[in-house]
Amino acid sequence: MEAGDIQGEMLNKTLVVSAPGKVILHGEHAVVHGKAALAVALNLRTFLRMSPRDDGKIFLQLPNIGVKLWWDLVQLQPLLDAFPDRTELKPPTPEQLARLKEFAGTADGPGEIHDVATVAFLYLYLSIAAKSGVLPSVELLVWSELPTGAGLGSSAAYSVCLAAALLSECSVVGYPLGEGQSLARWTEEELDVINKWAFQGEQVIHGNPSGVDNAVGTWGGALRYQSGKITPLKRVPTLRILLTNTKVPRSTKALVAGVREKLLKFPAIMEPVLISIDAISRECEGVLEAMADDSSQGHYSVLEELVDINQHHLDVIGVGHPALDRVCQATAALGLHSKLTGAGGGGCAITLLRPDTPPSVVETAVRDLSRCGFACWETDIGGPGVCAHALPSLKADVVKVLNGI
Ligand SMILES: Nc1ncnc2c1ncn2[C@@H]1O[C@H](COP(=O)(O)OP(=O)(O)OP(=O)(O)O)[C@@H](O)[C@H]1O
Ligand SMILES: C[C@@](O)(CCO)CC(=O)[O-]
Ligand SMILES: [Mg+2]
Repeated sequence: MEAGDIQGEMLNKTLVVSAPGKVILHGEHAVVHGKAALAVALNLRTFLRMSPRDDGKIFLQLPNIGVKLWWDLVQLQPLLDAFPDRTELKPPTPEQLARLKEFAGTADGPGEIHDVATVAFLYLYLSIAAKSGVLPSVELLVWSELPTGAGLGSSAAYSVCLAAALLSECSVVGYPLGEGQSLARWTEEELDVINKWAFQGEQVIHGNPSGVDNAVGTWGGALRYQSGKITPLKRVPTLRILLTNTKVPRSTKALVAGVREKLLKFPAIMEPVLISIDAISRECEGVLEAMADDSSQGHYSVLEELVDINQHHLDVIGVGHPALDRVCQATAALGLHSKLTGAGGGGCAITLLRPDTPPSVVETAVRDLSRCGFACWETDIGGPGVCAHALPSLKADVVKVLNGI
């Protein structure tokens, strides 16, 4: 395909999309090895604005990580050789990734975070171009309320936004926002397509993702995820969760690889731990369902015990961190129960609150954790998945960033 040789149809208007981050209640890491995980969408989102250009250039701005890049379409066009249009989506090959990394010139750039985000964008842009026959000249800005690389699914929210916008621009899926609407969602079939492409972005960023994070980013709400099967949890009670960001940097890719190594080294020791984590997810799902009909306090004691047991398991598989231990200790001193969430190794922890946990206890927990240098806040969960927006309908601070101000 030549840069000017447009075969498919372009949408050719400004698109604004958003996708939520997530909290994994139970099942992180085990889910990579075919076990079940329970995850819920967060009220913190990633936003993307994409506008057409008429100068044959592509601009990419990622203000959270300080990326500002542009390319000419004629520079990108030769890379399409590495992206044959396949009807079936296949994982990125090492050759494709090496070629994109070399092209992006990120080898001597400012580091892994920038490299990975740029290569994930180029990978999705080029594979969707190869599929649709459209190589659009556009400018994109992606900005997130989520901390980057902290266990709250920032990579998946980034991939879901890119997939939804690029697939819409190249008319692989429709763009759902009609005239006069402030918010719209894609059809179930289109969400399925967006989710599959977002998984490709996650494969570039994570190496070997399970797909749970992009599933939550796409579908929102609360779900059980196992081996690609997504089951919405329809009767989840309103859970109160305190989130703590230890601010210890870590990489999901490295942590997932570390667990795999341990599993290969000690299969007879590690496999039972993963089986136990799977049982915790199932037990938790049963308790959450029972709570929909009966809100007695006894259910909370079980949920708290499950949190404690899983935190120990996650330590055993090697994804704990002294900062996460401090969160568990500081909250335990107040009678609260915490575990890491996401890939661990630093990043975020969740603390389960009861409906009647007094505000004074929450305030003390926030104060104690802040004194450790952590960021800590009570959060809402279960928000919507990927959405299309009219820009003026978004919060003023988001509009400002998306307008590049
Ligand atoms: N807003 C963003 N802008 C640009 N790149 C982003 C953004 N959010 C995430 N990324 C990319 O995703 C990478 C972080 O992904 P990683 O999977 O390690 O963390 P996470 O997704 O936040 O946590 P987890 O996978 O445990 O939920 C960053 O290094 C960056 O390349
Ligand atoms: C650690 C992990 O289980 C969750 C990261 O949010 C990785 C994955 O499922 O892809
Ligand atoms: Mg991630």
